[in-house]
Amino acid sequence: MDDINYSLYLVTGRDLLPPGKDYFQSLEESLQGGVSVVQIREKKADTAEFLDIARRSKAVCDKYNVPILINDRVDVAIAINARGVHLGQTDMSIATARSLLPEGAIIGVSCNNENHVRAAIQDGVDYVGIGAVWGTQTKQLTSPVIGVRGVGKMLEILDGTEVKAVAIGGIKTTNLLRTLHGCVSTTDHALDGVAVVSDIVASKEPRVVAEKFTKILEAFRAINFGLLVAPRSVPSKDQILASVNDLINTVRKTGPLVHQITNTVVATQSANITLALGASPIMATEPQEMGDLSRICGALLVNIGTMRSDGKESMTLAGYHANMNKKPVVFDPVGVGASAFRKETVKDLLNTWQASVIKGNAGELASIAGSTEVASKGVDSVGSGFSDPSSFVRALAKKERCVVVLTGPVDYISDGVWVAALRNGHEILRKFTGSGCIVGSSIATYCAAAVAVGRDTENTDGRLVYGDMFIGAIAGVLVLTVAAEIAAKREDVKGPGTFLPALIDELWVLTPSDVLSMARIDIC
Ligand SMILES: Nc1ncnc2c1ncn2[C@@H]1O[C@H](COP(=O)(O)OP(=O)(O)OP(=O)(O)O)[C@@H](O)[C@H]1O
Ligand SMILES: Cc1ncsc1CCO
Repeated sequence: MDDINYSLYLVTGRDLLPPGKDYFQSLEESLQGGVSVVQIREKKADTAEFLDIARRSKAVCDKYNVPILINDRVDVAIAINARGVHLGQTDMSIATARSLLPEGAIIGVSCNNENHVRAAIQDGVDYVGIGAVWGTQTKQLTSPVIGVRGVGKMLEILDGTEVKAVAIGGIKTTNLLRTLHGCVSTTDHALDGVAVVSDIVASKEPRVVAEKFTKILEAFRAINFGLLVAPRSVPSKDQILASVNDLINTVRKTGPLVHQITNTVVATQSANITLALGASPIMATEPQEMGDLSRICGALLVNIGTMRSDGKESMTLAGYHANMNKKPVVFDPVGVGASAFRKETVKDLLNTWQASVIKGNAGELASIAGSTEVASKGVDSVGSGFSDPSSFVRALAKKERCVVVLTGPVDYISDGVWVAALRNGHEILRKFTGSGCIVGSSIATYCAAAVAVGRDTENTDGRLVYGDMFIGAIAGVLVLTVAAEIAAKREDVKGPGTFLPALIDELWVLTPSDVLSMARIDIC
């Protein structure tokens, strides 16, 4: 019977201990902090030393009733009566290990790709160690980093089996919540635990670090473990509009600071749009100030429209701090399909931090989803869009574990369960540059307001962001497209040149009742 609690799986590493810290003392403290299973990993020790370390480690673990697994060496596991072994892809075969080990022994295997997981199931393993999730210095990487976003597909393969899963590779208290949130399949299969090495072993206070891990793991499980959003019954149009009304008033009342890292084409108009909504923009890009800004801003917008490789650090840091501070991250992957550089950058960014909202036109979102149904020309989408935009946007939201906004003649917004189709807007929005980018600024503004509303009402310890990002995104699109309709009808608007200032003015005077009375919204 596999009764192991895989939640906090410690992999030992004596060479990582801080100067002066005794290995057994460190192990005991980590157990006191909540480590629930220990793997003894000794890559350099000879057999006698390995046996001695393993035997004495087991005595410590026995005190806390925590099972011990041995890396690679089946003979050592048998000799010390360990609970089982952990094998790499190039170690002894599972079948041979099974034949040597006593009945009921646990066997786990490292998996770097989906085929490894399928083979592990066939071989009858008890658990898989999926990694590397993050880059790591503790192990010479023999295969590429999978990234948080690659784990879900591997977990889905485990559906319907008893095989448990832990993620491994660079997991720290600082990225744990992001790891747990991101490592869930579209079938809601979540991790059974996380394997940690250096963050605990290299610490002078392993008990304190292990306690932090334990607390975050418990908080994540206490909310909707594995689920993307808190379950809600079908949201009515009236409920949504009432919440949009609240967000518009909250922005006017609180004037949230919206940090925007955006492209050089639209920076000024984005800042002016943000001001017209009643919020404050700050368009900062220096990596050093990302932490400070994250603490004081209401939301972050990351738009890659004109990004250069030297801009990646600030985008990476800004999103990281936003996750740490539970602030919304609105991501606009402008022109992502246009070049390999953009594709790689977007992949890296989305593997580092969790976006709260991803907004794009059909071509951009097709590229992120790996779909060939819609093509792009530079920053523009080509053709008539997806044959079933609702299903597309719902599936992408589920996969990316965030709200997704698909812009176009009709805007589709999904939280992975529900889809709102918004039919406001005007064709003239296609006739000047950066209309999609200002939609991003507007969404970030109302997501900031959603934080202010959600903070008072939600238990958020296990979440990456406060507030209802679905409503924030709907408000952002609605306000902008309703104001665009009003501006486009003005007599002084002769074309795109006169439209943009008119739009800014109409946003400035727009009332919640204008939005509510003109909103054309369907929920499916
Ligand atoms: N034909 C249309 N009718 C009404 N509204 C439209 C139409 N096309 C686009 N819009 C509106 O324009 C806004 C921007 O959407 P669009 O898909 O054009 O963005 P985009 O391609 O990313 O723009 P850009 O690259 O210029 O920033 C959306 O809010 C959408 O509602
Ligand atoms: C035209 C253009 N090029 C890079 S960003 C941008 C603004 C619209 O997305």
